[in-house]
Amino acid sequence: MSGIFCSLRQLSVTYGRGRNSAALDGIDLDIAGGERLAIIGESGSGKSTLARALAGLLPEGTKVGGEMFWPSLGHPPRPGRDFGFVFQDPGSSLNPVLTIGEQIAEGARRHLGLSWKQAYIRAEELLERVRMPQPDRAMRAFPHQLSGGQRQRVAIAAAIAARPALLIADEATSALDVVVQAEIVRLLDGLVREDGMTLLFITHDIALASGFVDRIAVFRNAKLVEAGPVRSVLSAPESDHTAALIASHRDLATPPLIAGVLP
Ligand SMILES: Nc1ncnc2c1ncn2[C@@H]1O[C@H](COP(=O)(O)OP(=O)(O)OP(=O)(O)O)[C@@H](O)[C@H]1O
Repeated sequence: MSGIFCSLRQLSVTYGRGRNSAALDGIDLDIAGGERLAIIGESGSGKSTLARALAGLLPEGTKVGGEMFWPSLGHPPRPGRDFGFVFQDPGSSLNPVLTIGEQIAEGARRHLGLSWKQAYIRAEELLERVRMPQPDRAMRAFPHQLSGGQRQRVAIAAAIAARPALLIADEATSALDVVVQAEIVRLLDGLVREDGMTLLFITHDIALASGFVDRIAVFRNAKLVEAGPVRSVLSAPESDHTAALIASHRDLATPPLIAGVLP
C-alpha cells in the first residue's frame, strides 16, 4: 500500500427535497492507496451514499458537509478515468444496443486517447483478463445474450478500461448465485492486486467481504460504527452492532473458523 488515497473528515450528506435526516453523519475515515476496504452495513445505513460522495455522483440539491482530501491524486477522482464503478445490476451500466466490444472500447478510447483499433484490441485483452469465455465472440455479443455473471465480468472490464486508481464495487455480487459470487470476488481480488488499485467493496455480507479485504468499515444509521483490519474487527469488535453482525454469520462467529476465513 502506498500513502493515503483519500481522507474524509466529518463528512456529512443530506439528500434534498425536504429530507432532514442525514444519509451520512460526521464520517472520519482514511483510505490507503492500494487497500481493499469493505464498507459493511444494513440497507439504508449509508454505504452507497459514501460511494456516491467519493465519486462526486450525489444528486443536485444534496447538502454535503465536512471535507474530502485526495492526497495521491491531488484532485477529486474523475468518472471513468480515476475511478470505475461496478453496480449490483450490470444492466444499469451496460448499454443494451451496443456490442460488448464497443462499450468496453469506448472507455479506453475516450480516457486513454487510443484509436478505435487500439481500443478494440484493449477491450479484447480486458475480456481475457476478466476470464470471459470466448472473448473474441463476446466482443460481438450484446448484453442480453450473456448470463448475469458474464455481464458482471463485462461491467468490471468496462470499469477498469481506463486503468482507474479506485474501483468501487457496490453490491456487485449480490444478485449472483454463490458459485458465481465467489468467482467474481476472486476476479476483483486478482485485478486490484495486479493493478495496485484501491478497492471499495460495498456489501451487506460481512462474511463474503472478510474472506479477501484488508480492512472493514461498519456503517449503521448514517454513522461509521468502527473501522479496522479484518482480523481485529472479527475477533474483537468494538461495537455491539458489529458483534451482532458477526454473530449472525455462524461461520464467522465460531472462533476456530475465523482463522479459516482469513488469508
Ligand atoms: N437519491 C436519494 N434521495 C433521497 N434519499 C436517498 C437517496 N438515496 C438514498 N437515500 C436515503 O439515504 C439513506 C442511505 O441510503 P444508501 O442508499 O446510502 O444506503 P445503503 O446502505 O447503500 O442501502 P442499500 O444497501 O439498501 O443500498 C437511506 O435512508 C435512503 O433512503
